[in-house]
Amino acid sequence: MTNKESLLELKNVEMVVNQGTADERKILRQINLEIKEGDFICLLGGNGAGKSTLLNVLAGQIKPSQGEIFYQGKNIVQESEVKRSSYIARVFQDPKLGTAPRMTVAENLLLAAKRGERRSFRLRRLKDHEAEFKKELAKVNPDLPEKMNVAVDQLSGGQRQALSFLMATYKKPKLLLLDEHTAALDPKSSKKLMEATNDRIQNQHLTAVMITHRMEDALKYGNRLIVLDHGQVVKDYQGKAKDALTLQDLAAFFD
Ligand SMILES: Nc1ncnc2c1ncn2[C@@H]1O[C@H](COP(=O)(O)OP(=O)(O)OP(=O)(O)O)[C@@H](O)[C@H]1O
Repeated sequence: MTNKESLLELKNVEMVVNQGTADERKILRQINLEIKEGDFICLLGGNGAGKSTLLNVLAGQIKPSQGEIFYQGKNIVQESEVKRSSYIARVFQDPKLGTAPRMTVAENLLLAAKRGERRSFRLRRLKDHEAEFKKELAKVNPDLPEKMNVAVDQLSGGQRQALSFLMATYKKPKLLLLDEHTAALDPKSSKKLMEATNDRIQNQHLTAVMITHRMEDALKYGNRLIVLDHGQVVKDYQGKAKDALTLQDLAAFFD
């Protein structure tokens, strides 16, 4: 195996809520984690283990109470969520987040394609992108290419979530955060999106952290599986150790 470059490093990250009150609680404890370029990490843990909080800390949505976060060696712990959004993309569980409902599929994609560019976009440029958009849409959901001119609020949950995913990855982010992005979909749509997700992560060589409650998905996808419990990383399986895991091994964490 080649030595992969370190992309993001968390050092002694802790998160305390309701500090100084009777309700004070530590919801992240001593998180020391190195995410390497090309890692596809499945993050598993029971309800309230701290998975979403960890993603919020990575995205800059919340600042940790303690600890440091290094991105390519630079300490970004004070960097805003907006600034981090130029290199960290996120897809949420709720299909309503991540897309503009009144705009068409193509207009939404144009926003994603122009993300980070200073010049304001003009809609007539849509034509220049049509062929490319169709091709990319087909990769994440076979129904989407023919819905280019349909408003996003007319799409099914599965179609909308596939679009959110495509938008998040359109301009290859350095880090992709998936917050149970298939959990709100029916089993068939969920499976289809999970397969499309894996294909895109592999083909684009993305670095990703995916929260999932589906143990089967955590076993099947990714090169690394991290188990969080009471705000702590209790397991970090990589490579062959991950490949050797079984459902029984994982179920033991949720007894
Ligand atoms: N701002 C906050 N104030 C108080 N408690 C919080 C806050 N944010 C999160 N918590 C608590 O911290 C714990 C961890 O929450 P978090 O949402 O990160 O867990 P999770 O692993 O993502 O859970 P789930 O699988 O249920 O989504 C939970 O008990 C939650 O209630």
